[in-house]
Amino acid sequence: MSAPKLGDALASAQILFDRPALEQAIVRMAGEIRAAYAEGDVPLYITVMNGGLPFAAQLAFALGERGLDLEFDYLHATRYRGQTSGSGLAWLHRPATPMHGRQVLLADDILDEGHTLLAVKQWCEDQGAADVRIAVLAEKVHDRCVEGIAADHVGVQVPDAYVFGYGMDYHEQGRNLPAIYALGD
Ligand SMILES: O=P(O)(O)OC[C@H]1O[C@H](OP(=O)(O)OP(=O)(O)O)[C@H](O)[C@@H]1O
Ligand code: HPA
Repeated sequence: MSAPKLGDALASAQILFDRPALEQAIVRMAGEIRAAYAEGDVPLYITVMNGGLPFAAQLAFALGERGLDLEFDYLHATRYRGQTSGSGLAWLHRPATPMHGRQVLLADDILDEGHTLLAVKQWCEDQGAADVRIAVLAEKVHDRCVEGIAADHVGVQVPDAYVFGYGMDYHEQGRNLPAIYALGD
């Protein structure tokens, strides 16, 4: 079966946040995060692949501009696998950098039901991280989020619809669209 077409999705999608709005949100987040790391060692900056990549890159530059150095690593945990609803979490890559005693900053595209970031945060804590903060570009507004997880820094809130663009995929397409869209009916 062929994959659903990105063009068809875009034709019925609603644009929620354009590039200037998202860039502005990321600049605001960088100010907040800079203040949260006013003292202490260089944070270990973990990009949650794949969707977190564009956001994490932009946020990292905005933090660098504010004088906050970061050590980079990444992980890949996926539970959507190109589909529009989630299932069991699969770890495809774990960070190699030792976390014991470190301040860890996780950067991901979206906190939806929270299963992914709950598992990732718990794993970082199990590795001995001293502190784990979470920055997400988007937080989905609904009442299905699992207990025990919340983002410390949020760019924008999105409605309870499947969203794509700015790192987030529509059947593995559209991640490099410079805006966030809500999928239509
Ligand atoms: O809050 P949740 O309901 O757990 O969903 C959020 C997670 O889902 C997406 O990843 P996905 O599984 O699509 O992997 P990908 O980033 O490789 O596309 C997204 O990047 C988050 O990591
Ligand atoms: O709405 C979404 N869009 C893209 N990826 C996602 N991962 C969880 N929710 C979403």
